[in-house]
Amino acid sequence: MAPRVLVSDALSETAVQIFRDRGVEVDFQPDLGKDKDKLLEIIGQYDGLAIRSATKVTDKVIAAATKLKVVGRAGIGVDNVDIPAASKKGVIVMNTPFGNSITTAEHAVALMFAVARQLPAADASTQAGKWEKSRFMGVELTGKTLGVVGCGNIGSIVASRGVGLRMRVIAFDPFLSQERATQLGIEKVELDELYGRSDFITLHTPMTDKTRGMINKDALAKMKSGVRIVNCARGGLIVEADLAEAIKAGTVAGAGVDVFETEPAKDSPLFGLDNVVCTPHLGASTTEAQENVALQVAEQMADYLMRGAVSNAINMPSITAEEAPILTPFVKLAECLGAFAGQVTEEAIHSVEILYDGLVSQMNTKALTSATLAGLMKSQMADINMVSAPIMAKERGIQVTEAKRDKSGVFDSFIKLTIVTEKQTRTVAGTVFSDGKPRFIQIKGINLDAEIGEHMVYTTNNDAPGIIGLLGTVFGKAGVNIANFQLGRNKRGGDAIALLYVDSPVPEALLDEVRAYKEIHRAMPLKFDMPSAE
Ligand SMILES: NC(=O)C1=CN([C@@H]2O[C@H](COP(=O)(O)OP(=O)(O)OC[C@H]3O[C@@H](n4cnc5c(N)ncnc54)[C@H](O)[C@@H]3O)[C@@H](O)[C@H]2O)C=CC1
Ligand SMILES: O=C(O)C(=O)COP(=O)(O)O
Repeated sequence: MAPRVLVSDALSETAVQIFRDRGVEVDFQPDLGKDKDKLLEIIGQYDGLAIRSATKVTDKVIAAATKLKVVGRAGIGVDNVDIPAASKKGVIVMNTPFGNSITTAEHAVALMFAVARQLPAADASTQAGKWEKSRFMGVELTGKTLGVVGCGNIGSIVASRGVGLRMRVIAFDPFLSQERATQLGIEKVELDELYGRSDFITLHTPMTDKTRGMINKDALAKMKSGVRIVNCARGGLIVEADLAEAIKAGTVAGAGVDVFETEPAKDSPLFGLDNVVCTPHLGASTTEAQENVALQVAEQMADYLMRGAVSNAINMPSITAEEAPILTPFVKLAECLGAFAGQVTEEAIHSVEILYDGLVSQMNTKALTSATLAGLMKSQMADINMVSAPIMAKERGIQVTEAKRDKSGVFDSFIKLTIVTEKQTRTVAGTVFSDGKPRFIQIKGINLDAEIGEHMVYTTNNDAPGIIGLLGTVFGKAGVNIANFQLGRNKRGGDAIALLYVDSPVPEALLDEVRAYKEIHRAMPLKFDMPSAE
């Protein structure tokens, strides 16, 4: 059945066409994002949700979205999506990080001009027949200092436009390198210096816990008197009441505000103040930007839903459409290796090392590591997935390392997982054969070649005669069919293991019978997320 996508905000219809062309069923309801209850009611029917900023993807929406696999943001900011809730549920959240950046930067520049020359007020007055030429005295931008807070994609474009306007551009961004600043022809400064020197300040940081309310009373007090502030990023960066006070006091000469603490903004302390220019979150609203983001988000979402390719995801490593078919069997292998280790390990895991040997080391190991961790923690957390696993591992203090090596043995590729707990170090390795099926090739350092099935039994025992007979008899008596039986040992008479791939779940009583045999140390059932045996 074709996957179904709901478009719940006003995306360009280009997106609808692309979804259809790619075989995705699409439901275009551009005003639905504003109706929270309706969204909750119907979201359970969809595999994908395409949004802009009006739809709020809350934890409630995620909880109701029983089929949802992907949220696509046709734009940049994803602060309207509860990412932790989505990640926990395995919902990928993707955005279009560049499609509207030029347009938004241009809007910031437009607001800067509008504030410098009081264009909206002058327009209203002129159209009212007042001709108040002396009321609208402006300021020049040339030679003024422009302070850019957040010099990423949009901030850099604004900075370069500022340089083009012959402004002196300074920027604060913890991740801005000196080389990049030099390349842009701007000066990298600390935040307080930026506040103290700028005639115009323009905000371009994302909305995070660190940036929320950053332009407050204290920050405003550090600014040069007569500063003009532009915000085309997120309303929450500014404490509107504090900015309104500063404008009323005359210490801030004007503000260009595209985004608000609460949107849609029906009211704001900034409304009605002299030389405050407001727009209703229009930063990304040009024909060009909307075409770009709609096209890109629809392609990305369709690629994921139809081919398993992941790009521009906030909570998942990228997987290209080309690599998806090659990677998929290794993702399954990685998950099975993790699941094996997770099921046989009873103590808390301290660290995990994943060694990628041969061809697999050139694949997307980030995705494979996520799959390994998901498999590893599945026995304790049923709803863990590739998206949430790295976060959960971090939360539990599990140290994860990846190692890569050129082909070192007979296999073109293998993955070896090492788990360190308080009591022991455990290893398991596996590969994928040309049939695309994952196999265990080494457990506890003992070589074997075991196909992986949904139901398996793992035993550790002394290498002694009679084990095969015992297992065969006990399983046969209980009517549990053995599809595949693999044995291995480290040396004659030493430690041995057996892995049985069986056609049905194994009753505990049967395992007790096996455990009663003195040469058997351990017998445990294992379950893998594999198709049932035919
Ligand atoms: N008004 C509108 O319609 C639009 C608004 N936006 C907003 O613009 C924001 C920026 O977009 P991009 O430039 O594409 O993002 P970006 O990720 O390329 O750049 C953000 C920059 O902010 C920096 N940063 C983070 N925390 C900071 C802090 N505490 N102080 C200073 N810098 C900090 C980062 O290092 C990064 O370089 C988005 O997060 C979005 O909220 C984006 C598009 C349209
Ligand atoms: O891309 C962004 O971050 C924006 O803020 C654009 O918002 P919009 O899609 O116009 O609702």
